[in-house]
Amino acid sequence: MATTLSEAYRDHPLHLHQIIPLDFSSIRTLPDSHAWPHTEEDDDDNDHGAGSCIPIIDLMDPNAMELIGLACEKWGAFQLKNHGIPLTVIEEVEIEAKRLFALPADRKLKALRSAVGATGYGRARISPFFPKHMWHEGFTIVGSPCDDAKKIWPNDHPRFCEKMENYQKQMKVLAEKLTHMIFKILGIKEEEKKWVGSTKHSEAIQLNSYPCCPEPNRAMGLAPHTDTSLLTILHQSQTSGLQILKEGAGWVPVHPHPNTLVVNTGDILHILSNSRFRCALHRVMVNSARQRYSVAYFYSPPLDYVVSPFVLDDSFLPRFRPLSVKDYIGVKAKNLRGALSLISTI
Ligand SMILES: O=C(O)CCC(=O)C(=O)O
Ligand SMILES: [Fe+2]
Repeated sequence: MATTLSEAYRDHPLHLHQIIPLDFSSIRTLPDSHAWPHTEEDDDDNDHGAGSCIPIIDLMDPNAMELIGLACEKWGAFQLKNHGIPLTVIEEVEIEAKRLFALPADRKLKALRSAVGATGYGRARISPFFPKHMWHEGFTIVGSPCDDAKKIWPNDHPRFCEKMENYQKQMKVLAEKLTHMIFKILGIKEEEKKWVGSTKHSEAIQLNSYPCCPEPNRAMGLAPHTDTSLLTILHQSQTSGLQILKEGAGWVPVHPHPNTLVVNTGDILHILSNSRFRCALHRVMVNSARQRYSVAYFYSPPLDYVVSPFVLDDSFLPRFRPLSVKDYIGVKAKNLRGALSLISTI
């Protein structure tokens, strides 16, 4: 039985060609492998979405909990200010991400994620589900970042490790605070949330880089997906690109605001809330002028935790069958977009 995220991924190997990113620094024209078909739907969606935006919520607002509940129901996402994470902690992690992605390809490839691995440098995990490649490179941290960082910087890794570990610690505290608020909104009993605040949760950090692209309108930074997590806390560098799909409004841009983090609900919270909270389908567009960076922190229950909609009263009808976090990761590893339907009871 897998007890760590790394062990969960070990059961779902990828081919190496599905892992190695393009050497973007040497490319001047968009290769056919990275050219995505343009659909009219995209144009329509973008026109509609431009007028709306996800709510910005102040964590110090006395009504923050209620506002978070409404945002999760309507959007599955919100931007959070006064979140308590010192600006320097975020800035330092962005500096380290930039330092990493600026390295020559052969240095980054020293920490290439293995076919059965969860951590290291590589393409997005969702890549195998799409016929075209994404204009993206990533670095995944599960547990300590030091083993991978040492491969890249044999003598100069402590700074990277320290900043990432500090970020992870601070994000955990924020994620716990948000989870307590969200579980309160859902009316969840004490015994169901014992794991929150313990060391038993699952977590991962994903550093993302979207290099400048010669033909951004034909490329895709990160293809549409929902996160598998309970919730995700995202820092984006001051460059737009993230979009969230909103029914009736199309792809809505999530523009960066200073000192603000994006929070989105993942599949696990969607299941626990019996579909009351949306899980936001999101994607990332690229541009020709500025490289974009983001840092995602994924927070989930322990891998052996059985995910099942919280029963609220006798007439409650669960919309999903129970399964462990580890098993849900397995279902999703085979069916990116169909995982929720596969465990649906209706
Ligand atoms: O780069 C972004 O803004 C989003 C990243 C993301 O969706 C992910 O890492 O799952
Ligand atoms: Fe995501």
